[in-house]
Amino acid sequence: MSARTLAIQVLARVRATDAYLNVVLDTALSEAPPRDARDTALATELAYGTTRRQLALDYAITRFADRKLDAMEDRVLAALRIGAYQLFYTRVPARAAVAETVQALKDLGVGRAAGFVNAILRKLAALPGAPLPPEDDVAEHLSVRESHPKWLVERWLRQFGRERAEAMLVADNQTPPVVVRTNTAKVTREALLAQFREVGLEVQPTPVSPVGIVLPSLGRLEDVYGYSEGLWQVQDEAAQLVGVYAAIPENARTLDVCAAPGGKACHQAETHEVVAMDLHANKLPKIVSEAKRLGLLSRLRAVAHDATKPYDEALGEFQAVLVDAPCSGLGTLRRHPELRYRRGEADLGRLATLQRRILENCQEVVPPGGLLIYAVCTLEPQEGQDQVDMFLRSHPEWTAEPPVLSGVKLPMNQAWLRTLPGPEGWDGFFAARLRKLY
Ligand SMILES: C[S@@+](CC[C@H](N)C(=O)[O-])C[C@H]1O[C@@H](n2cnc3c(N)ncnc32)[C@H](O)[C@@H]1O
Repeated sequence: MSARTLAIQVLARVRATDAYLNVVLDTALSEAPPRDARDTALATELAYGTTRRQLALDYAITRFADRKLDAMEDRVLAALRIGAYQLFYTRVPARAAVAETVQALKDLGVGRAAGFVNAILRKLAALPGAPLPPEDDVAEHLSVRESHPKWLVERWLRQFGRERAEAMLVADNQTPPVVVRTNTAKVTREALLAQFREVGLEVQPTPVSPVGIVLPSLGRLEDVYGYSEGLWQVQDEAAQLVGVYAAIPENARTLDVCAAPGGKACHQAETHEVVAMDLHANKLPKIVSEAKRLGLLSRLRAVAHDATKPYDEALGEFQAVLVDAPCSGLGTLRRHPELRYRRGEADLGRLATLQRRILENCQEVVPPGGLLIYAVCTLEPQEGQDQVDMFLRSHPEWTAEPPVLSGVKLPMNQAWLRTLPGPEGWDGFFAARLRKLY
């Protein structure tokens, strides 16, 4: 199967099923792996790039299409977007971009739309670049130029000012680096860096996380040095910082109540006994297989549980609870580009209510003197800082207690850990470390 055929199928399936792009793409690549690694790379670039630029592409396509995009068949719209993406955002020669995209549509048995797609792509190819709305409406202009919904652009402009908001929008359209966390239960970061370099990989230590390593872009991660031996786990630097900021004391039994797919639970299990829970039982095998690969299974147990419901006392006492709450994910848009088109402002309120219920329920589990770490991968105050402020106002027995760490300078906003997408190159996270006083 050609890269374009595969990318069209993936985007059509994502649109039809509302599934995650990374999941659909990984499944498609493993079910029908292209013979040439370059096709895998091109299909990946087309699927991610087209999704990242979708709003700008639709703005251009709408100019020439005689029917509404919503009414188009999934594969036809996917082909139009993929074709337009190549024309505006890649170095693929225009003639090849048009001809090969139309051919891919024919190969998929949708030849009847070939003339329509060909005509629009040829008109787009004649433009000097992707069309944009005028700059006098800043939010509208940035919304199309950086392909984020206008409500989100307006929110970020209000919250962060133009310079930072623009940097965040631009960062969301970059391909993120592959970052891994050293499994310190097996190896130090220095030793792992040296081992990577010995096998010829150009790796760099992450600037802030003391356990992170940036890998060069590679093929299948399973084939990379140290994967089978469990020497590292894929985890963005900002997500690693949540574990560092948590600074859970040695020997504290830890409960991770929203644990799947298990990044933070495994991080803690390097040094603590962890019970890793998730609402969805079907997500537990992934946590367990990662813990097994990393050699951490003796310290980690996975259990299905709804974090809004009381906990079984038979689980024993926990001195620390990690609440990596379900959230809008708006800090991870470069990794999950489709989320920006699915989320609406109303979701923030709905998610904030769920997060509040989870927090209320989980604080009960913590004994006096214990810790609760609340984290979300979003920049929205409603889900982060406001949530925690409200919690502390209604719970005088809890207080904020940022960690005292030597040798690590965490990105903090008052007592809270906060990372923003931008030139620093990390995902957006908010985390609060709270201590129960009595
Ligand atoms: C942000 S993700 C957690 C990421 C994970 N901590 C990690 O580092 O890999 C949030 C998780 O919460 C789970 N979840 C959603 N609602 C839940 C609930 N009511 N109770 C427990 N888990 C829930 C989701 O299935 C999802 O896996």
